[in-house]
Amino acid sequence: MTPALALDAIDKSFDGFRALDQARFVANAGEIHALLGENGAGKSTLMNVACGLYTPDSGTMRLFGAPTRLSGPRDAAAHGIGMVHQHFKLVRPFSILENVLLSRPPAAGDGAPYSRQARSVAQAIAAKAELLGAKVDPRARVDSLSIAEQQRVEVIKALVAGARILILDEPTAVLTDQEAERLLQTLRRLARDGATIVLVTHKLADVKRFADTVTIMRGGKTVAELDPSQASIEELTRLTVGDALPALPNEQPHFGRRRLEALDLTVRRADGAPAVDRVSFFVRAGEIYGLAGVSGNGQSELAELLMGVRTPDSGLIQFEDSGEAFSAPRPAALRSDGAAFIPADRYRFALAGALSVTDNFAIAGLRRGRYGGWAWTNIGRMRAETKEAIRAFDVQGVRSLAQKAALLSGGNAQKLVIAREFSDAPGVVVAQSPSRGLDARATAAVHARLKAAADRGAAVLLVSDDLDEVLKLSNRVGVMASGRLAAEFEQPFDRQEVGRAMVTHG
Ligand SMILES: Nc1ncnc2c1ncn2[C@@H]1O[C@H](COP(=O)(O)OP(=O)(O)OP(=O)(O)O)[C@@H](O)[C@H]1O
Repeated sequence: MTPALALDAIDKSFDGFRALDQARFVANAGEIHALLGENGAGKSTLMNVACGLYTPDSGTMRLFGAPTRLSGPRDAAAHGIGMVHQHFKLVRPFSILENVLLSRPPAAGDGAPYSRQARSVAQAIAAKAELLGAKVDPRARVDSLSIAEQQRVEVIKALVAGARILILDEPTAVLTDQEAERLLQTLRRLARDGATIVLVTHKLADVKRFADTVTIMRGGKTVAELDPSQASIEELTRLTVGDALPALPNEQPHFGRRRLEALDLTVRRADGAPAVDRVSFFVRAGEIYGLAGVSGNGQSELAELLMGVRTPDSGLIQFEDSGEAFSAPRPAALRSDGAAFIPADRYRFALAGALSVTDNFAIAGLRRGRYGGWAWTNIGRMRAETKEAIRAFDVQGVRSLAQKAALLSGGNAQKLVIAREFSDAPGVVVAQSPSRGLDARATAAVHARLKAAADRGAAVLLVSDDLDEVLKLSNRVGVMASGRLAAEFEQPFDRQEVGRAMVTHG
């Protein structure tokens, strides 16, 4: 069979750094093809070549047997290649319809009046949404949508543009079990209808269940291509990140005083409906409190309130160390009270992409005067501590400390945020989907850090779309549904029962 997509001997370097080294990737029509590899292995770079974002330095690309050189993403779309990136390419203040209209390759009927084009595209959106088992209002603004809903818009956008080869970069990382299951089943259906689905992922269970073939990359090279049904999860892990993952500390938890408390918090969406509806809970010293829920039920807004990037309409947030309750906490004030924040959207809230790795790491310490004051800054110390943190947290792909943070791979950018946030033994940690986009080794390391922080006496709030992560780490679990704290659970958790609370109260 002629492969739908064949990339061969692809090289790509950035400023002398070889991100792809003779990489190879071959996917057939009608299959789900997973692409695995540790953080920084080159997966996104290779797929960026496939979707026309990067021009390879050398190597060949064939589409359905025909040698192809793509001039850019529009050209890729015209060739039937669609990509859903980790970081969505949506214009946030625009509606879904406007985003789809903007991204469409030129089509017959483009000379028609705008209203007629808009109507036909709105119909196409509805049809593709139905295919994905969802209802979508084409006039909804993207910035009113949850991350999962935005991802759906990206998939719809690619399908409306006529994608026959659909590349998804870690699509299930932001979804709950049920949503992920539905997406993967849908992708399987699309594959059965003849599409080629490329799934870049760190979720080995998804690879085992849904992929027909898996390609594994390491250090810019393709190191294996196999049938995942012929390999165990352990073998796939070993091929991807090697042996011996960091273990979770096994200390018995000791709970102390309440260090973080939410009191009757409410925040409204633009349309006036409450996104967070009178939510109260507390987290004690030494405790990991997990917040689970189907995405779009207020967890993101709640996490943003606690991180001070959103202001509540009513209610208070109490950080025990400060002794005062904030009605509108400012991130800087919370930080000076020893809070650490790991937001889900690291590029929006946690990193300044245009600044260097050192600046991004040292900014928290700079504010606290750790590196001196305005008159004199101990740059040597900043650099030395950044270097040490990069080593300790295994942030890979840093060629120089002056390198821009935006150039790190997704997983390594997250490791840099975590290194910074844990650099000062925080008393309160608010972490939202902290292992999103991390490979198995880095995920195990982050879990160990969160547990160690709690063992040290920190109050840890873990907001996560990944129910397994919540159940594995938490001492107590709250379930958010329709903006309310619908249920709370104590250990030992019953996964089914928690899962039921997530859907029945919604
Ligand atoms: N535009 C760029 N400029 C400089 N370096 C880059 C650029 N894009 C990627 N890199 C580097 O290339 C390497 C591979 O990155 P890539 O994003 O492809 O990895 P990945 O396998 O997708 O990782 P992750 O699982 O963390 O998303 C990394 O070291 C990254 O820093």
